[in-house]
Amino acid sequence: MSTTKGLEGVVAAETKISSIIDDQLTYVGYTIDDLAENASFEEVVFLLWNKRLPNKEELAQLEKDLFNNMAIPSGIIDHFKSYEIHKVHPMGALRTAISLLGLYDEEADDMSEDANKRKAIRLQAKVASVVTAFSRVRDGKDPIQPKEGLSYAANFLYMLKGEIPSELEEEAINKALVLHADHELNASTFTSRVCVATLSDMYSGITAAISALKGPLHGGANEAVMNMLLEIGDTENALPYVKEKMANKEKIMGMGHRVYKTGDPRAKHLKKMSKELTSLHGMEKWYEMSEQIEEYIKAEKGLPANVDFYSASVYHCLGIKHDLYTPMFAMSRFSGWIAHILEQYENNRLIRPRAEYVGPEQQKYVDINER
Ligand SMILES: CC(=O)SCCNC(=O)CCNC(=O)[C@H](O)C(C)(C)COP(=O)(O)OP(=O)(O)OC[C@H]1O[C@@H](n2cnc3c(N)ncnc32)[C@H](O)[C@@H]1OP(=O)(O)O
Ligand SMILES: O=C([O-])CC(=O)C(=O)O
Repeated sequence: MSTTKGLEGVVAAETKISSIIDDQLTYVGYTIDDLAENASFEEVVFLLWNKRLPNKEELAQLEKDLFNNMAIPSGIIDHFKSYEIHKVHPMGALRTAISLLGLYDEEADDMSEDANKRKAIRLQAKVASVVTAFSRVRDGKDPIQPKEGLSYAANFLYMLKGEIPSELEEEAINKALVLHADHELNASTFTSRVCVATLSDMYSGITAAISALKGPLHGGANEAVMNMLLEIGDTENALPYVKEKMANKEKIMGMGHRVYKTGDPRAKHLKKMSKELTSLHGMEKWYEMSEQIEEYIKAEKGLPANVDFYSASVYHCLGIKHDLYTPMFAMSRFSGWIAHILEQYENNRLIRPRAEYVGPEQQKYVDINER
């Protein structure tokens, strides 16, 4: 038996949802550039779940279904109030809230195709309410109900802040949602597929995926990038900081990728947005620092900035609390996880690889009194 550390380069599934070929990302054959410039998040959700773009009626129906399913049980809010909310990470809270939500869903264990489609809508709709309700309860405020007629992106900001966002704010969130929606067999998506390949239910698959996304080598990197920028503080400190980290063999968050070698095609869209928003808000230093770090790491190590790198300064300009960055990633990635879960169910086989045993052999049991 031979092993590939971290399964690098191993092709573990077939998918019709997204692909990364020669550092180009496509969703169902549409380039991420095309979608980021033109599509609403709702269109992308439809695309990932149905493998085609919706017509006007289909899109309107999906928007309506999402809006109608955004309300969350009061038990979720009571649960947020039942522990020391300031001491927990929102990703931990999201993981538990989604698992809890499954207990309120009478169809949670109904594995029929129709029930799974209904749960898909419910999960995608409710995640925005769960993330925003958590944030508001933590701030000592009441959760806000979604507003009819607003897009998913706008409703997220509305439920978070209680104000209808500007066009630019809505566009920034919509673009971020489109860019984060799916990414082939990344760690959290793989986790969700492994989970549901046992024929476990969709809530379990999504809860498992949230758990995998939480780590700083994956989705947790966006928050870590902002923490790094805050630690650096000013543009002139950026290069000395990064050089010291590199000398100590520490990783620079938001840089590097398992698959992309020349560049993450999503990063340029977030970089452009970061430049625009930081300049609009007089926060240029966050962009300047980021660019200096990106250029240095690219030149020194040949590593590209990934999707998490510039999203940090974008969300900072929108006044979003730093520990909500990864839940926002999850909110978008729900669409991809759900698409992969449905695809796994369609043609399922248990995922069960092998491990090469490298431990001691031929051991003899020794009585506990003699150890
Ligand atoms: C949405 C996403 O999940 S995107 C990824 C988000 N994660 C991050 O931004 C965290 C920082 N980046 C990393 O840790 C890595 O680049 C990963 C986890 C994304 C990919 O890692 P892998 O493909 O396993 O690469 P691995 O960790 O083995 O690193 C290979 C080499 O590049 C170096 N390297 C990789 N990433 C970085 C980094 N961010 N900063 C400095 N060096 C790095 C490693 O130190 C290693 O160097 P060496 O060969 O001299 O020892
Ligand atoms: O694909 C990966 O390994 C990580 C990533 O960029 C993502 O999930 O968006």
